[in-house]
Amino acid sequence: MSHYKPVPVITVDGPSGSGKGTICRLLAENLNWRLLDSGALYRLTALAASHHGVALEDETALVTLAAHLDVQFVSRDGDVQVILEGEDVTKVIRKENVGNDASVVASIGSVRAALLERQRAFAEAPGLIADGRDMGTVVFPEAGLKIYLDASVEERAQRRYNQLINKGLSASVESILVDLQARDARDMNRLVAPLKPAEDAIILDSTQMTIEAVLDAVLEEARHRGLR
Ligand SMILES: Nc1ncnc2c1ncn2[C@@H]1O[C@H](COP(=O)(O)OP(=O)(O)OP(=O)(O)O)[C@@H](O)[C@H]1O
Ligand SMILES: Nc1ccn([C@H]2C[C@H](O)[C@@H](COP(=O)(O)O)O2)c(=O)n1
Repeated sequence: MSHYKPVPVITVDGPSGSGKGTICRLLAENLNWRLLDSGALYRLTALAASHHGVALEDETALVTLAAHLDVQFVSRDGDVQVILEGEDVTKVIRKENVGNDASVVASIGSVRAALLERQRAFAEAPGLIADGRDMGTVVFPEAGLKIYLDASVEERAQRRYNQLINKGLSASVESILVDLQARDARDMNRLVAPLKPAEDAIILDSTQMTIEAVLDAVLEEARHRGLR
């Protein structure tokens, strides 16, 4: 008799600024599971392209970079330090321009294919929280719980604005709104792995929900499904 027990996976997909990263970090901490920030892999590919002078139109070179990313994710005091080719890029990869470039890179199917196995390798005991755009539709279609975390674009722009201001960075809600709408359009309308809820996903509109309310809702559903 097989004693194989698949690693439990909870996927959280959704548009920029909906709160995926925040909720996924809290879920991973609460469940003591592993965390996959798949967006970071696209951001790192875009940053590596910039470091190596590779144009975002150069598909072949981008695929090579993605397939051979020299990256470490180091857990430190509850945070994750991101090391690219020996350099700490934890803050750099969160810049809006890197996010926009990542969205361009992410629209290339061969780049997505080059990152697929690396993402799936994160699924290790005791479990995985997977944050992204196609976690429930492409990377982990067998996940035990799929969440599609949404919020109005106005609310997401305000959240991103507050986030940047709290980091001491200058920002304008209007320009953030335009950027978010452009990234949403790219992510939702691309031919490969478009951003959309998986058919079996639970859609959470967090526009009027606190972080705690979203976290409680996901944990309750995970409990209901025997995932914890
Ligand atoms: N339900 C919520 N209510 C209010 N603020 C929230 C909520 N969820 C997240 N936030 C805040 O919104 C900001 C953006 O959240 P976060 O970075 O987790 O979004 P994201 O979906 O991961 O974005 P991206 O995909 O662009 O990385 C953060 O400052 C976070 O603290
Ligand atoms: N699974 C994923 C994760 C991310 N992307 C793209 C789309 C985003 O615009 C960009 C950065 O992601 P973020 O760090 O903001 O979550 O990367 C994707 O296509 N698929």
